[in-house]
Amino acid sequence: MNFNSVLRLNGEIILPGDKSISHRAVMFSAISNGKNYIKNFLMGQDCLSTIDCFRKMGVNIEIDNGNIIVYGGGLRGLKKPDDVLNVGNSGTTIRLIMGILAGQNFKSTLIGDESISKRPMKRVTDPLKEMGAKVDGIENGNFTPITIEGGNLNGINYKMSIASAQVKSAIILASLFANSPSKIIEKSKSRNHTEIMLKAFGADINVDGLEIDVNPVDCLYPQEIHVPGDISSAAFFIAGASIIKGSEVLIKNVGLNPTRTGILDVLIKMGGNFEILNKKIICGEEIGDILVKYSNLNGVIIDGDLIPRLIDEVPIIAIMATQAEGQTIIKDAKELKVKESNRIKSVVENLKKMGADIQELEDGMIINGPTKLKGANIESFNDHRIAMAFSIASLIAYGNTYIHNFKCVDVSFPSFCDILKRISY
Ligand SMILES: O=C(O)C1=C[C@@H](OP(=O)(O)O)[C@@H](O)[C@H](O)C1
Ligand SMILES: C=C(OP(=O)(O)O)C(=O)O
Repeated sequence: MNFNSVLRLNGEIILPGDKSISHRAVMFSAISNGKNYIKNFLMGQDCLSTIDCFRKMGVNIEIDNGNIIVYGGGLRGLKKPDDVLNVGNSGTTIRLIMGILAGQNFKSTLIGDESISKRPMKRVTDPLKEMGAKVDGIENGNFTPITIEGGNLNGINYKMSIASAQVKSAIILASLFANSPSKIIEKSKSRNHTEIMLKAFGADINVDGLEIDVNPVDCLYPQEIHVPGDISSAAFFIAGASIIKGSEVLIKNVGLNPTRTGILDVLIKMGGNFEILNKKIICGEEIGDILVKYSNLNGVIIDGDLIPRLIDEVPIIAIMATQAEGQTIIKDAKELKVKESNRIKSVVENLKKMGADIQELEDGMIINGPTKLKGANIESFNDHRIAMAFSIASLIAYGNTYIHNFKCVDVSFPSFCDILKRISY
């Protein structure tokens, strides 16, 4: 798809539902005892993959105009699927579903697309094996196809070696089915939607700093869930408005859970111009409107505990950094190498093509700014975040930018282009 520079971004937008929360809403509803309503569900490919997997296990799910009804059959009410479960491009689906499958009395097989087949799963399959699940897969359960047979699980005392909400969530889910309590100790605080939502479903979970205690339960109670707008999708417009002169964008009803707002902390440090309006709490999650305006940015250091709070936003933050005065250093972000693409390489290669001053690090990148970007032939690497980040870069570049396989944005944000067009002048 072709992109060209714009004069400014201006207007008010409402974003589709948060991807992490949408996945969890379907999964927890599917193992609850009764009828669940999910409002503002994200109709992206990834979340539709989650729906498809649960339908294959006999769960009745009705889709009606962005709202979903899930008829849960109880913790152990899933049926052995006739076919393999295909998670498509979704890391969240495969990793979280393994936690649930570890508690079921049947054998099932998980596959995904080419990108999923390269993403490491041992981080989840190892602790699940320790709890008693039988897992098979390429390289000792590290890569798909993965076969999992659940059953009698023991509780686990698990100290995590990486900051990952997907790993944490899979262990929490398996712990619901265990015959003794579990304790999980995080390395660094990652997104906590699982803890918040499962508590609302009636799970016995206690969080104390980095420690999470989970007691097994007999059932989860059905819920009505309102999914907030996705801050990871908002990030593209936050960045766009911050770097395109004369811009002003109001983004309504965005999820502002503090485990997800690292990009806002970065923007404050960069000297960005934004304010949060209409703050409230819905279904245990903070939400609000974000009003962003153009401003002169400066370079910053982004590392340590901040990284898990903005992990999916690094590509778009790198684009902002090319327009900031001085040096931006992003480090401690090795996890970026095992996302939909190697996001360190994808960002560095593409930004070099656009003329940015950028250096690749083993665990991040260094960017010197500001530079005037030039249009280029961009490879999305079939990675939605790379495609969207570079479409924003193209809005400030001179000349035409072509982004290969832009369609991949459908996994998290199918209406991205429509919204972008509507606020572009
Ligand atoms: O739990 C989640 O919903 C997610 C956790 C993160 O992955 P990790 O847990 O691998 O860091 C993030 O990158 C992904 O987009 C969604
Ligand atoms: C990494 C991502 O998703 P997942 O791990 O679910 O594929 C993402 O959305 O940026």
